[in-house]
Amino acid sequence: MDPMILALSGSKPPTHNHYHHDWFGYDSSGTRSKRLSVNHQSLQKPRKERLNDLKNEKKYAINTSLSLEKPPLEVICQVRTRIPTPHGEIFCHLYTNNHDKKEHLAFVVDPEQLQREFVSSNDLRSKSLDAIRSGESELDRLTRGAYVGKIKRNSAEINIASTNSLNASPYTLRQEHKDPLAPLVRIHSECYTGETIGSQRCDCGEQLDEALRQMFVGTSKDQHTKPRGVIVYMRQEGRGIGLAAKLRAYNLQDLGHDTVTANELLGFGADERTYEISASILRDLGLGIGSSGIRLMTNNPDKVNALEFEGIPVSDRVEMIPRAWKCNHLEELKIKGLKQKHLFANPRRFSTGGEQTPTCVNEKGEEEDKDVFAKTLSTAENDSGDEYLQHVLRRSGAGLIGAGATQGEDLERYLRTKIERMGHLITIPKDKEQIEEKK
Ligand SMILES: Nc1nc2c(ncn2[C@@H]2O[C@H](COP(=O)(O)OP(=O)(O)OP(=O)(O)O)[C@@H](O)[C@H]2O)c(=O)[nH]1
Repeated sequence: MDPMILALSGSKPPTHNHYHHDWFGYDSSGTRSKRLSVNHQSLQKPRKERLNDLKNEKKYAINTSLSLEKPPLEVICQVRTRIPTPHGEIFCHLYTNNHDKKEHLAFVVDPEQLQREFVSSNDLRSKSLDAIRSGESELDRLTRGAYVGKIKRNSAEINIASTNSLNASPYTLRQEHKDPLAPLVRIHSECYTGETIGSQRCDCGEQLDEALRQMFVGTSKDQHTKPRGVIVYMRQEGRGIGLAAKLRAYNLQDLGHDTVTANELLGFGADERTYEISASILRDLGLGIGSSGIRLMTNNPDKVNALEFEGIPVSDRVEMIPRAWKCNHLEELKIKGLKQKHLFANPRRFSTGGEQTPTCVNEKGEEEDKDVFAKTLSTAENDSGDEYLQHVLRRSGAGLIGAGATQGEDLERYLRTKIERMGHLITIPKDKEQIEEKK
């Protein structure tokens, strides 16, 4: 017999190696007793119950449509902060809610707010953020972003000095004429692969960037009077099935199934998302009934219907055309070095400081004149080819925001399926109609 084991079995109290198991046990009143007699009592629930809990938790998180069992939905903006992006400054809002355990976000484009000392009735502001919370100081309000204008370096000192001077209405509200143009809104679902490493299996990263860009510069259809819009960023990875399942679906797609069938083979619907949380966030930002409505940036008819069902007035739909589809003449241009994937550059914008997204559409989203584009591009190449390429590749902003167009065979297939099987409302360009299927 191993002397070590002998020593252990004789020791008092005996060693135990079960994490979370209590050695001393409990008496009948439930108090922890230091009895020497051994009474193992696990503080964990039995494994079967724990697994059940896990399963229910997962179901709860994925299937938000089980709203019958849930309390009335409540969303609260916990914090708002200013974020400079390659397109301009935005406010990032973090929301919690009582239906799922996720922190959904809203990116608000309304830079006019940053310059003002008062709140305008047109401002895209969160009601739940601005509401006064009991016992909070002005520093608390500043820290969670419930301030007006832009915080300057000494704002904190000024506001600490007047701590507790809050009354029921901390801001001056100025009623102004309603903006004639409803704000642009995009309901965007998280896509870890598309937004971190620029996956070319989908158009998600590009869509996020394009939505932000158009909120600043306007769409091809509407003239913006000022940058304005909201991106509700929903943590509904993989159209609501989660990252692991989406990655499995990708493998099924490599076996030849399309995005819809792959979901179905895994036991999910083509799209598991619901929109009541997005709608509540929009209402919180003042875009519900009684507002001038929203212009929804999407090709997906389900999103329009779902938001209207939730009482958000959708006055218009703005289509999201993949950048590569706007730039198909680049193929003909055969430009040395620039014919790489996701390199569709607009030298005009590049030459104005590289602050805008490089595409071959102009600031209003219209396609550039082919010859003008070719000429400017060749001039740029002749002048400083390498430098030019470097600028296009290394833009301000480290992520995909501010990057170029995404393209590739997988993406073409994905977009095609969305149009043909999910009813998405864009037209496949003529030269893209034949997608060569790999044997
Ligand atoms: N299950 C699954 N999800 C995918 C796949 N490709 C992308 N996604 C997810 O789809 C979501 C992106 O959809 P969205 O861009 O919000 O919306 P959409 O329904 O495509 O419609 P648009 O508003 O027109 O873009 C993200 O959560 C991605 O992770 C795929 O092949 N399978």
